[in-house]
Amino acid sequence: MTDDRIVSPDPAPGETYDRALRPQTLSEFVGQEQAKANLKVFIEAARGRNEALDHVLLFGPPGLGKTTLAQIVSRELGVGFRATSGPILAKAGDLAAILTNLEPRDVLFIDEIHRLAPAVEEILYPAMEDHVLDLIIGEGPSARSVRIDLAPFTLVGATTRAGLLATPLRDRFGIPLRLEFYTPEELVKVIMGAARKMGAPIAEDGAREIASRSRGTPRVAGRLLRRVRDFATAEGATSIDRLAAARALSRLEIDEAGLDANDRRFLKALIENYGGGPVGMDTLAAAIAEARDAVEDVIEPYLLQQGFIQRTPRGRMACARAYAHLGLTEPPRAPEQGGLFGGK
Ligand SMILES: Nc1ncnc2c1ncn2[C@@H]1O[C@H](COP(=O)(O)OP(=O)(O)OP(=O)(O)O)[C@@H](O)[C@H]1O
Ligand SMILES: [Mg+2]
Repeated sequence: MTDDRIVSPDPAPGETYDRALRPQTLSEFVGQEQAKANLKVFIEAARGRNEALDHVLLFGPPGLGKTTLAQIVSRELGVGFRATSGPILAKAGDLAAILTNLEPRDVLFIDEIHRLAPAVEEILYPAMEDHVLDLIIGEGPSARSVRIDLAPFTLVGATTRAGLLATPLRDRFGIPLRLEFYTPEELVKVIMGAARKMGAPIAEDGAREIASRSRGTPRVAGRLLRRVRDFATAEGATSIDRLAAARALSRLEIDEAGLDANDRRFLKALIENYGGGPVGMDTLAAAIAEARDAVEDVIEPYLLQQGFIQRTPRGRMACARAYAHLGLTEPPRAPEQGGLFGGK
């Protein structure tokens, strides 16, 4: 399953070190320069006016730091932090209970906000817009509606799928921020910082080796660092250098591009079963026996960003880099395909 992968950007159950390695301040948070620069301005303005910060929507692939950034926002604002998630909030009353307990200017973090139940989403709209709660009490003819005033608060929503948010919800976020994959240089900083916190001696070239195989994702980088350290300890190495890192990573079957067995399975299916595409995502996901959601959230974004595959109106297609990476020859494309979609 996708979640068991060592390069899965999703946290494994009980992966508590995530918390220990979390940067605490905006300046400690590596990368995402544009998002940070914007947040800094808005946070200072809100603080200066003693107002709640406008609602923030963080979106991007898993493991890039959405939860971390949400916590940093509350800390920089000097306000309380409450966290919940879309699937946990089953009934409108669940959200109402949280909202009525917020202190003025608190941050309420809702993870996986694209998975809110419609009834919950409905009470969120007036809460976000006018800081009021409209509740229906009772049923049938005796039902009546009550309106409760709420403290002004900041909603920080996180999602891997901004496209799945209803437009009225998306429109209520004054500060939408897209998180991007990290560059290898940024990941080196993340890894050096995490190694320092873990008390693991590491050489810069060791960090660089891990960074280049972390699929642009700090959570993956942190996890690989742990595993590499285990191998280095077992080998009796005093510090993690490039060779120790490379040896450990190849034993974990992560290749130089940071792809693991599942990524390669995906590319192979695309090329060998479907002639390189175009083929629909449902078909592809079924071919490798994975849930479509998992493939779209976890496998696809990095392959797209790295130019292994492309999305076309007719489905996913393998790019030249995918053939080269698997040591396969790219068949000549029919002119009509190459022409229409610029098939690289
Ligand atoms: N910019 C960063 N600098 C240093 N460490 C980071 C950074 N971003 C994330 N991390 C680390 O990566 C791990 C994952 O971050 P986080 O849990 O915030 O990701 P996320 O985007 O919320 O993921 P998900 O979508 O799965 O909820 C954490 O251990 C965190 O410490
Ligand atoms: Mg998270």
